Amino acid sequence: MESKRVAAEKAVEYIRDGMVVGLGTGSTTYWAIQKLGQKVKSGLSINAVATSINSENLAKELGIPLISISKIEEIDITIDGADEVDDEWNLIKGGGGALLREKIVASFSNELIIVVDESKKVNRLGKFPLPVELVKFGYEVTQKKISKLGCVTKLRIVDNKPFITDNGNYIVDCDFGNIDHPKDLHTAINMIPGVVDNGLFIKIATKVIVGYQDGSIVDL
Ligand SMILES: O=C[C@H](O)[C@H](O)[C@H](O)COP(=O)(O)O
Repeated sequence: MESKRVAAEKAVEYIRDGMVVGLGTGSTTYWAIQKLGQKVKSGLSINAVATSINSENLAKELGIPLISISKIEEIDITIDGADEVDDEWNLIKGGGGALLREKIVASFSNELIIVVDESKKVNRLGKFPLPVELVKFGYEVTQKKISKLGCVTKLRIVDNKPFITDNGNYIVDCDFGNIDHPKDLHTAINMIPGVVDNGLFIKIATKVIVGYQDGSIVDL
C-alpha cells in the first residue's frame, strides 16, 4: 500500500492550476485521486475526466470538479496505474476492467503518467493475463478466435456472474505466457470482430513512477 501511495502522490506534484486531468482507475490511482482531492480543497483549480464509474464516484465524493470528455479537445495530464510495465514502457492494463475508457482518455492526453508499485515492473509482459474487452453477442466465437492466437482464455467471472464493464461488455483474460511482440499482438487481437479493445498500451506512457515498500520512488 505504501509503495502505491508514494508513487501516486509523486505524480500529483506534476498537476498545475488550470489543467484538465485524466483520472485513471484502480488501487494505485486511488491514492492520486485522494491527494488531488486534498489539493482541490486547498485551492487547486482543475477539471477532471474519469476513466471509470468508480473513479468518477470517488472524485465526486472528494469535491474534484468533473468535466465530460465530450466537452474537451485534450487532457493535459492523465495519472493511471498498470498491471505490468516493461522496459520500453509498454503496459498491460485492465485488471480492474477499465481498459477501454482508460485507453480513450490516454489517447486524448498530452502526458500519461503511470504509477505502479515495484511488483508491476517486468522485463517482458505476459505474466499477468491480458484483459480483452469483447461484446456479448457471439462472445464464445470471439473467445475461440482469440485463443487461436496462442493463449488460454478465461471469461472473467465476479460473484458467480460474468463481469460487466462500464461499457456493458465482457472481459476475457488471456494467458499468452511471455509476450515477445506486444505491438503485433495488440493489432492481431483488435482485428478480431467482436473485440472492442485489449489491455496492451503500446508506448503511450510519457512517464513511469515506481514506488517501493520502504517509501522510496523512482521517477523514470
Ligand atoms: O482496469 C484497471 C486498470 O487498468 C488499473 O489501472 C490496473 O488494473 C492497475 O490497477 P491497480 O493499481 O489496482 O493494481
